[in-house]
Amino acid sequence: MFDITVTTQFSAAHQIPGYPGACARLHGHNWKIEVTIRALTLDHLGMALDYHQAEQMLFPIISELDHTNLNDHPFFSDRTTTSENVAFFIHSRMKQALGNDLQAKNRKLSLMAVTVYETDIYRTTYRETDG
Ligand SMILES: Nc1nc2c(c(=O)[nH]1)N=C([C@H](O)[C@H](O)COP(=O)(O)OP(=O)(O)OP(=O)(O)O)CN2
Ligand SMILES: [Zn+2]
Repeated sequence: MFDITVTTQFSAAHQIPGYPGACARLHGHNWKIEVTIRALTLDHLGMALDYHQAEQMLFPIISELDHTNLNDHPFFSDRTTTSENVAFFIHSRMKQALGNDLQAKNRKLSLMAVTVYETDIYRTTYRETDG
């Protein structure tokens, strides 16, 4: 099997109400995102999935968050904007995007993991399987 990973980033503000420290106040990050997709076979070009196709699926999801205050996004109306919940959001949307893509469906591509770097040294990975 083959795992491909695309990396992107967005800039956004957030705050974590109730956090016992500075993160409770509005502040911003350049959030770095890694999305890993697994293919069991290669296509006729020898690709698990064209990186560009993966980027195209990811682009609208990231655009929705870029240059916003994450706390204003409806997904986070009942969740905090931690790296964990941001990873969960991107995973949910990316899973939907793969599910709606005929080629991805036919080729049984699966979303393995979404990693969110809140800073260079802090990151969270969300995955549905323990593989
Ligand atoms: N498990 C988690 N822990 C923390 C999260 C999180 O999402 N998941 N988030 C925060 C804060 O949002 C915070 O922004 C994290 O970064 P920060 O402490 O600001 O990092 P810095 O390196 O910039 O810290 P400085 O000491 O201010 O330089 C906290 N924990
Ligand atoms: Zn933060």
